[in-house]
Amino acid sequence: MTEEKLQQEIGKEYVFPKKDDNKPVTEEIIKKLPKVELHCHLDGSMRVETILEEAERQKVKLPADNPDKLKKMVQPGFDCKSLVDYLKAFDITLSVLQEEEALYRAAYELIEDVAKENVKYIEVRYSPILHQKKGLGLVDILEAVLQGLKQGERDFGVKSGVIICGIRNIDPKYSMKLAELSVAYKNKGVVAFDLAGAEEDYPAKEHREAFQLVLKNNLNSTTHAGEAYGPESIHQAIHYCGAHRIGHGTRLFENGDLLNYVNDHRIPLEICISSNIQTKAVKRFEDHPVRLYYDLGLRITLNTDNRLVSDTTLTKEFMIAHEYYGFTLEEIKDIIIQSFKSAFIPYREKRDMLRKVIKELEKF
Ligand SMILES: O=c1[nH]cnc2c1ncn2[C@@H]1O[C@H](CO)[C@@H](O)[C@H]1O
Ligand SMILES: [Zn+2]
Repeated sequence: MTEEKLQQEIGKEYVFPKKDDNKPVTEEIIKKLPKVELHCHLDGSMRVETILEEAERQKVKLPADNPDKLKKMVQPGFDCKSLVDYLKAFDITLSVLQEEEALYRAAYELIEDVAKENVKYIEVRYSPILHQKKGLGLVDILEAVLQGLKQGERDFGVKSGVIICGIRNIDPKYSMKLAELSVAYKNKGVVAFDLAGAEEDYPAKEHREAFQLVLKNNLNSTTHAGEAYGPESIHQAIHYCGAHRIGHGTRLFENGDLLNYVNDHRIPLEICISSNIQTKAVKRFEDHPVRLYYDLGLRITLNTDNRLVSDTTLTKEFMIAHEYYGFTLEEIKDIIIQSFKSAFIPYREKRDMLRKVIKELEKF
């Protein structure tokens, strides 16, 4: 494709010509494709060995002292009953993420891990208020992660941005503090503000002041919604909080009118299939709406949510998309492009990155 043609395509929905839809899709191929990840929690994506080593170094007592046992405790798996049940795993990871050194290390190693599956750009999210148990300040907690990510970029060539999470089930005044921190770090490593945590009983609109601050300062936002609660939650995220993207959106299909709005406004959905089965946002893989969303033309992205807690990688998530929902290689490439388009990267920079990615994808 000529440069000129390429440029014309960027900014529009880019659909690859369906040249050969029967091309094989293997783990090896998926791993090699250039990819982007937009929904990945730092505190849910540590290496199990690192948790053990950090616990030893920091003299933190863990409920298990070997990798296999610990893995069972931080990976609720498919027997997990609910989002609240799933979130219990974070008590363990957070117990060793209360020092700058550990935060730096977790961020650095995450970049090393994603580089191995050719992720070119990742948005890493976490909530700095959950890392203050030993008295660290919010700025130190953020700086440690930013430094780890930067060193990761220097060593492994993966670009990244931080998304700061407010927590639904924590007093909204803390969301406000985190929103202020996000604004202070706009263009300095923070690319957006999010709302995570227990969804049922904790409506997003309680946190709307924080979102208003973010919006008025021209910063991006996303919100976990439609995961452990119905479309009303997505409605609040968009119309009360002004979310530019939706984390999960699994239950969006329950309201066709809202679904059309999301589609018409090209609001990206950060889909995390394995996590959704584990938290029981959907009961079985077969019931996941990802294929429906794609066929309806919604802008979808595929993500891990939590590499450790959900025991997954981006490669695995794409393989699931292929095996359960029949996504072909061309469709997978299309999702990768949609994901790049949905990234919180300044437009011109994103356009240049996208051009390179499209060229690389065309080789497969
Ligand atoms: O899928 C999810 N839904 C809602 N909240 C989540 C999910 N995964 C992780 N967290 C929450 O986000 C916090 C900051 O990273 C984590 O500590 C966890 O409580
Ligand atoms: Zn999440």
